[in-house]
Amino acid sequence: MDERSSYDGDDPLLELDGVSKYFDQESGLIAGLQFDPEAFPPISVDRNRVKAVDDVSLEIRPGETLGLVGESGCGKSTLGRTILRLLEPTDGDIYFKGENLASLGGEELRQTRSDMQMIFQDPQSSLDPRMTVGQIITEPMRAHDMLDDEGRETRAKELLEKVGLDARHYNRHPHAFSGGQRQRINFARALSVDPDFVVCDEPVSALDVSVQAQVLNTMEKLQEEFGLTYLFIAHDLSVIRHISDRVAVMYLGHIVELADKEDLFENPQHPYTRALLNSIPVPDPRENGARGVLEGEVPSPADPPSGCRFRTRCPRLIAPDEYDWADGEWEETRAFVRAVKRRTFEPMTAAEIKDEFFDSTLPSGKAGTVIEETIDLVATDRENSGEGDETLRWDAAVDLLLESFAERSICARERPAYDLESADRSAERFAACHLHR
Ligand SMILES: Nc1ncnc2c1ncn2[C@@H]1O[C@H](COP(=O)(O)OP(=O)(O)OP(=O)(O)O)[C@@H](O)[C@H]1O
Repeated sequence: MDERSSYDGDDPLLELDGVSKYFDQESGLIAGLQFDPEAFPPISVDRNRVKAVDDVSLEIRPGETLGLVGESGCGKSTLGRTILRLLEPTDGDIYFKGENLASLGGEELRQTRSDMQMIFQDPQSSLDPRMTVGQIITEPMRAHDMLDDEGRETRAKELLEKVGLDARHYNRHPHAFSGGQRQRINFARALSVDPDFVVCDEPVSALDVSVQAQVLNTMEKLQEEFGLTYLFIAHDLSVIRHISDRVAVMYLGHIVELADKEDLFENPQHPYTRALLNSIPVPDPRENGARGVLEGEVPSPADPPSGCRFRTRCPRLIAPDEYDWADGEWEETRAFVRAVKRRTFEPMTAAEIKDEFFDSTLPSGKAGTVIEETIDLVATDRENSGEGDETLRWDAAVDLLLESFAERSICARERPAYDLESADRSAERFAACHLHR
């Protein structure tokens, strides 16, 4: 049976079990054509599957706000939409009040749809300018056959007051309102059908900072009054910190850390979470907020790294076991690999490179041999230094370093998932990082 035990208010309101959402994308015409003489037909179009959400399991408890944070494109909105079944999951199960959503049909599905609502980022485009505020708020009630005309109007006016507007606004059009007020109208509309669960997708990011806190405070008040549970999606950590009880951190389709808010902000356990926290406040938007902590581009979700998704940017990549490392040698090697990969140093002789990265003494054994070979590819005083294309030599150096070190780390070989102890022992904590193995 798909149905779990009948819902008890102490159980999780929502459970995700291995939920994935992949998007099929046809790649460029010629490049995407695959030839395989064994297959029929022998020519096929290669479909890139964008793994926007990949094997996510988590619980959302009744009455809580679970913050979902991560850089743009990491899959937050896709996860929110998949939970509400605005998108069909590629894999996995979603249980709402103990019921598998996939097993619901007809009337049950209709009822559940009204129990789960969504607020979007842009309060401008989500409100039809031709409709009055009253029509906007009563429309979902009408769609769900709630109340009669008079009852709907009364409820809509009450809701306007609850969200911090005025019942007299009922006959106005949305253009007469500010961004913050429009988001309040959206709230009134979402609450009109008496939901238990609301996915809030960047609800305040389009608003002035001065208005954000007011709208967040109203959302908290409404949560209390209506017993709401929120999944609150945002990239802004100060907003997440304001509103969340627990926080899930997402990176390239995976949840990499989940903890109580205080635990997460005071004592982050995943290098990605640390990097995100170190990147606030953003001093200069042109620096991308990274301050050298979050180096490099996010890899493509169509071809994500094996093992830990963050490993290609991780400053704490774990030493591969197969080499013998003396104290400090792996740290030096890791810094050297990063510098070659990003080509961050000026042209130097082999001796200068050794001095700069290894204090003139390379690690002993196999690791030292690989590093020696790499240095010979990129140093200015290599034998036959005039020979060979420079770019190809650097590429060869990067390949050699990655295949000898990074790809052999446990971080590349196994997907990490560890339950940790929380400061408050009754709480659960999760970190997808092999540093906790
Ligand atoms: N309909 C779609 N078709 C193909 N790819 C998609 C689709 N929707 C999202 N994606 C891709 O899935 C990945 C996750 O996108 P998503 O919008 O969920 O991320 P996000 O974390 O919410 O980012 P943002 O805050 O920028 O919206 C991205 O690589 C995106 O390009």
